[in-house]
Amino acid sequence: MTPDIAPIAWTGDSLRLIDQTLLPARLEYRDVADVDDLVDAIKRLVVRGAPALGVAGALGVVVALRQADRESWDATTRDAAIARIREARPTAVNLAAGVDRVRPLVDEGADAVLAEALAFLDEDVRGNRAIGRHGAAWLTARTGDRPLRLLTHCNAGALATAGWGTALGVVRELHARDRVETVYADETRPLLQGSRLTAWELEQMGVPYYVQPDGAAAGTILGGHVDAAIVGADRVAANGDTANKVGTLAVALACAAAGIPFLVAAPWSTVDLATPDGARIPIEQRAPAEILANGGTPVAPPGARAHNPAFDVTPARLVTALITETGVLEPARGRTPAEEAAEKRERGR
Ligand SMILES: CSC[C@@H](O)[C@@H](O)C(=O)COP(=O)(O)O
Repeated sequence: MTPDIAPIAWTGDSLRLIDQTLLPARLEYRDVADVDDLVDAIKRLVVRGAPALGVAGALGVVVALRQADRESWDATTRDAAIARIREARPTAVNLAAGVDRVRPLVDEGADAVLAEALAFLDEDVRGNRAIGRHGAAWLTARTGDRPLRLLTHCNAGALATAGWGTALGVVRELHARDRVETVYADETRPLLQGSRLTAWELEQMGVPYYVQPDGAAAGTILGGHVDAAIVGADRVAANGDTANKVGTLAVALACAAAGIPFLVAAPWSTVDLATPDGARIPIEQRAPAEILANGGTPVAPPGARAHNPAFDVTPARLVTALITETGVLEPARGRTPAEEAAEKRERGR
């Protein structure tokens, strides 16, 4: 299946990424054929968003195997390179899961790994489309036919996945059904994934939107301007606690106070059944310069210390619905991913 915005592709020789650091000013692609380059691209958010990181991890193993061939690496050097890709960012479980999915094929060679990585990419796009349909149906069943006012935080669109998007995939599906009045896109400090990327995608889709400062979200929600918030996730723990871009927790708290749904849209590749709860999710701390300076100009006194977590954890009790490619769970009502997965195993038996 060919996605319309393809943030990640394989050219035949290298990994081709949309350079998300340049958007919205420029849509440029960057070809990555070397592990150092890939790790740098992941750390600098050239490629970002949990599902996109998963596919980049899987295709990154192909990059490592080809470089190992070119540079005659031994197995130890090759495995260390693969581990560096896997650990380039800690919070989105998809990155490690993408690497782990193809790792058993490493000894069969780069072509076998490539075939599996491309299957993973295709599954992600299909899964996102299913998430869009499930999310739209869930919301429609609760809100009737009127066009909705939605709020989102960070970017969980096509750019953050292999294509189509998770939270924005639901928005796309609703828009196709004429069911979106407007989207409030939180700008998402400090790296502005909301204003730079989500607004760019909404513009491409023709969805009416406002960019608002993160600090406006609670007032917009409690002021009665929003029917539901919908966000993506970097990791969903077994009990339904959900890590997503810092500021998501405040949105969820405001939704609870206003009595409106707070939805998380994420594929099962983002669910980490090995992590029992949110307290065990590793939260990435990023460089102080991201918040102490703006475009290189200091915005805090010299010597200011920075607390710059890239993510926060929303407790399951605040997650009204978790929209996955196989259906909708309601963690706030006690339905956890662990229970759902156990039942699926039981049914498959
Ligand atoms: C479908 S993407 C879901 C999340 O990965 C997204 O909301 C997010 O928090 C991304 O953070 P980022 O630091 O831009 O990688």
